[in-house]
Amino acid sequence: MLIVELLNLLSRMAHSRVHKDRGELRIHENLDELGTDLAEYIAELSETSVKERGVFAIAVSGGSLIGLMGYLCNFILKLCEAPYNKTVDWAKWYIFWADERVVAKTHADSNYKLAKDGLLSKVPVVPSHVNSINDSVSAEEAADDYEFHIRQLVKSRTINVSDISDCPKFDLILLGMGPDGHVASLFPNHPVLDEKAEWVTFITDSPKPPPERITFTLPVINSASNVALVVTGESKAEAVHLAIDDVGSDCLSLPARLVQPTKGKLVWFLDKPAASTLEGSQFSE
Ligand SMILES: O=C1O[C@H](COP(=O)(O)O)[C@@H](O)[C@H](O)[C@H]1O
Repeated sequence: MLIVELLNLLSRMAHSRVHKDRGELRIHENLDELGTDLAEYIAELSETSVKERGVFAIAVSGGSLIGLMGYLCNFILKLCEAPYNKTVDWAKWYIFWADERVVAKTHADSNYKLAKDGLLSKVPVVPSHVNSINDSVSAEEAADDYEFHIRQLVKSRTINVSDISDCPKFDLILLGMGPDGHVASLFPNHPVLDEKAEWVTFITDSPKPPPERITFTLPVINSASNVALVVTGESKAEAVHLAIDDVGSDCLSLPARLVQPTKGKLVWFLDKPAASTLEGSQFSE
């Protein structure tokens, strides 16, 4: 094993815990450490998926996951520099959005624009592999179009298919979480949390602007091979506690708590402020 890989493994063992039913928790001292670990995690999944399937189908969300420029620059640099540059075959990446705001792609609120400015314009991803929504139609039509497009890519197995339903099985879905516990554009108490039939749905009443959005539904998120929840900052500590700890039945419908991959793996990437109110008793190192 290369020394760098050994050091990475030792550092991961130092901060990784497994919750009895809420997945693996990786708690980091700072954003730089978190960015390095996330970069390594993505690089490993990309390498495995390209070896097994010839492609890597990754869905990203927006918000601070992409917008934290310090973290993001670190993330990009780490993926582009040694040793990651050996394992990330950008030409095999197919990029999707777990949620998108229905605004023009040039609009500051566009999750596509965030990802393009911060990541996609800096790496050799194939432009035709970047699967963004149609921004010139209504939210409902955009959701329908996007689902249709994803269905074609499932048929050709560019996106894998779940072995227990007909849902797409993304190799990785990267999610952020809002202080209210929302993930993608699935907000607390919203009826779309109960959507079972559609893969991609829409809302026109988002409590966080802009109001019109499309979003992957929970069945799609929970069919992925890997789901990572990347959450930073003290403002999200209470929601992290409610999403992970045993807090009683009131919180069972918190969107982040409903992220429970059926056969896939869930990993939380947290910084110390976000993890500051977590209870410690349900973990093993
Ligand atoms: O509106 C959104 O919010 C969530 C969380 O954003 P954050 O800025 O609080 O990290 C984000 O994951 C989602 O993609 C986005 O549309």
